[in-house]
Amino acid sequence: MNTPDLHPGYLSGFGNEFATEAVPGALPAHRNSPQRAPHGLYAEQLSGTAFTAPRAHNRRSWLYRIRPAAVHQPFERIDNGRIVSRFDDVPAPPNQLRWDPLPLPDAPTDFIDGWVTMAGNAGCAIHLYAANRSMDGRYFYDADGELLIVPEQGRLSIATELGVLDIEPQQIAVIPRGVRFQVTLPDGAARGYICENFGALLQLPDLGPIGSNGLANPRDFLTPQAAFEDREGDFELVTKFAGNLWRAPIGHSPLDVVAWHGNYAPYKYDLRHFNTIGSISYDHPDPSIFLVLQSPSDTPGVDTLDFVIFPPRWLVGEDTFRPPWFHRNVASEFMGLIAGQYDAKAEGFRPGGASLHNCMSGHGPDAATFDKASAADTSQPHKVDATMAFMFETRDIIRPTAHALATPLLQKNYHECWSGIRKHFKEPQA
Ligand SMILES: O=C(O)Cc1cc(O)ccc1O
Ligand SMILES: [Fe+2]
Repeated sequence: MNTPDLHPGYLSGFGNEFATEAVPGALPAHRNSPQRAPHGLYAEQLSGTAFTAPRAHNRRSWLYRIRPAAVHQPFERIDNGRIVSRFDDVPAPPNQLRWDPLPLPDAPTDFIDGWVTMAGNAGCAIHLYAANRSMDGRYFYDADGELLIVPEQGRLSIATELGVLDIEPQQIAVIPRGVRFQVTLPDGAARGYICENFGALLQLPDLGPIGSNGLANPRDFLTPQAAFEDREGDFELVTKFAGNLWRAPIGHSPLDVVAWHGNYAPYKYDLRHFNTIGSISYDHPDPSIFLVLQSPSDTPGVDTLDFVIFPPRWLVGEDTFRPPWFHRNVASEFMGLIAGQYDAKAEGFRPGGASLHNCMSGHGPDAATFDKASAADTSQPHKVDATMAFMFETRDIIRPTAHALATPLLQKNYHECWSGIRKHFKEPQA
């Protein structure tokens, strides 16, 4: 009996040892680097961790390609556009910050031209993107970090060296450091968020007392099967290297990997598959319960970067203030909205927009949300529906760029969402 192919074109599982060939016989059996690789291909290793990283963390893949990655002209600096890599140009303010969505561009702008750096620190850079044309004759790789791409509007078709990832809003893609790719826009325009992770590779969190299932399940992560282009022409290879953009002429498509095997590969994940877990008694739990992927630091329990989502879910807590509570955290929180409304904010936080609440900056539900949730009937379950918000949460302060602090998209009156919070306290009379 044939098993139906659940995910045509993809291999399922997180961090698996995959093996895939677009042409039968292109993968050498039982060895990586035979004297002559099959079909006249070149064997090339791509490592994503130190050679000696412990086996559980060691990531590398073997690529069998038409030409080695070394074949291109020298790189020359090009304009960095709106990409920023230093985060010490302007002092980071302790204010709560919120931005309106980035408008789609008028001028022709491809996925790489469309990056706007909003903030960052030693562990990551946070960019928005807004693009209106496909990358044409142009390929890109990021030598500085792994890219977590979170679309808010428009599908992306990401052709990588290791195969093609097609994603839409509510799905994410992760492109490993160094992997070359080209993005086309099936809907003509696209907008979203990118977190460039400089730290340890993103991984699934331990589940502790949750048990062996739940949150993002490994089988829902999809890695593309091998697919290649055998194309020659006057193309360019662009890289982000040590914070700057460089370009090299290249006479062929670098997406020429006919077969590969290994565990260092791009993947996608549909956030709607997240197995959301929450309180079924009382009190709103810490948002660590919504963790999708983490980049751990050298300190146990403290992550350089967390990717957290706020998906649709039932709220059932009795005698409970159900939305996020008022709080100040040691971690810093950059949030985005992919769809709908976020349950801590009645208005002002729009799909495509962003907010930043840094270390120890007080924040939480706005006045309207507080009033509504304080009066709600908590004997009845309530579905938070048709929504998808997310958070890039980091150990270090998230420093906004000069552009992020100067852009008219910054909402000057954001703090006023709390100014309607009234004093209710009355000391009981003796
Ligand atoms: O600030 C936010 O809205 C994010 C957040 C959500 C939550 O449920 C608890 C804490 C927290 O920082
Ligand atoms: Fe918060």
